[in-house]
Amino acid sequence: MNDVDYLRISLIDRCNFRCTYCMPEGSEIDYIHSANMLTNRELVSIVQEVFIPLGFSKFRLTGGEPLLRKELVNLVGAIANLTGVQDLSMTTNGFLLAHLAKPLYEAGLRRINISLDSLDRDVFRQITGRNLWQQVWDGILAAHAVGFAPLKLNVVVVPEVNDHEILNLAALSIDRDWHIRFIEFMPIGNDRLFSHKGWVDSADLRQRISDRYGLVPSNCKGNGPADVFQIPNAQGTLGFISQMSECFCDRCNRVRLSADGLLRPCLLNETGQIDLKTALREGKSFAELRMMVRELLNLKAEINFKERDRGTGDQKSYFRTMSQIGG
Ligand SMILES: Nc1nc2c(ncn2[C@@H]2O[C@H](COP(=O)(O)OP(=O)(O)OP(=O)(O)O)[C@@H](O)[C@H]2O)c(=O)[nH]1
Ligand SMILES: C[S@@+](CC[C@H](N)C(=O)[O-])C[C@H]1O[C@@H](n2cnc3c(N)ncnc32)[C@H](O)[C@@H]1O
Ligand code: SF4
Ligand code: SF4
Repeated sequence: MNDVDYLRISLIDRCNFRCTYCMPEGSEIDYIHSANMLTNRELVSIVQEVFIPLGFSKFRLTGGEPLLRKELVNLVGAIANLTGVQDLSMTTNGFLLAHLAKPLYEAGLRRINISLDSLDRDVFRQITGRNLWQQVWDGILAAHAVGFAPLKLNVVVVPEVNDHEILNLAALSIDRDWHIRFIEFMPIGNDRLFSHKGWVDSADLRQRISDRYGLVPSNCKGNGPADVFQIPNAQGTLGFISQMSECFCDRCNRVRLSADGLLRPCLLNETGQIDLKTALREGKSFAELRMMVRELLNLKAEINFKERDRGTGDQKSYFRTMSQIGG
């Protein structure tokens, strides 16, 4: 089994955007009641006393929109300062980043992935439900200016919505040291949009980019599922996250903790999920919590391969949306 040393932590299930592929306008979501959210203190102690002793060293903060979390900068500082945290990163929509980039960097965050599905303001508004392209772009520039590196931009490619923009998005990597990543649209959150069009295979995107600019494998590998390439002589890289056309479960190194303390073994399956918050609040010791997590990790490889679920139809075996899980 792969070493599992990467925890994705959803800090909040709410979001200020309404991306059509994630949390479309009007979608009804049972938000977590604030009393059921892990507090900052609980979260830091779970990271320190449960995950670090079990060998976890990489932590990503996500959401919903993580920049909406109360006391975020303090929380980031507390996690960044824990002995054993080697890599602390965040995935965000970038809207509030222009002001928060500097304090987050000063608190110890070093890596940030920002979602940017389009360079066209109208398409951006169509996808996110918000007319805020400029604010997100300013957030990206602020993150670059304060020194976040590598700076990664995430593009979910939705057929006939933004796939005509991939060459322009890929070209951002030519004279900037940015990592542009193209993500195959997953059928979580909006079955209707998905059943209509499906996803675009990464292999097709690579061909289109290669025909225009050339494309070579990159030496620069990430921690995650992206296959990394480069336009020859470009400063940055191009990553392809292909969870629909390929299966990268054999190299899966991660589990996911929700804002209400549920630990799930797989993005696409919640079999075996455990409730760390309730266990903690019922007075279980950290040693008992570690035991619970260890048992889940022992099951994980089976779940990865045998029960990975595509998420459509009545047979799906998970019930939370991407915004609730954190991607
Ligand atoms: N199926 C699947 N998708 C994943 C997994 N990890 C990340 N993704 C998807 O990849 C996209 C980008 O994820 P990010 O939050 O930027 O994280 P990452 O690519 O792991 O980040 P790095 O640590 O920088 O490599 C999101 O749409 C995620 O849902 C995974 O383990 N399985
Ligand atoms: C759920 S979001 C949470 C963090 C933050 N709000 C953001 O958008 O970056 C994490 C990642 O999941 C991606 N994502 C959301 N829904 C998706 C879907 N249906 N298919 C593929 N990726 C998706 C987003 O684009 C983002 O890169
Ligand atoms: S992808 Fe991120 S920004 Fe878009 S709705 Fe989901 S959580 Fe919000
Ligand atoms: S689908 Fe599940 S097991 Fe496969 S890589 Fe993603 S999180 Fe890991």
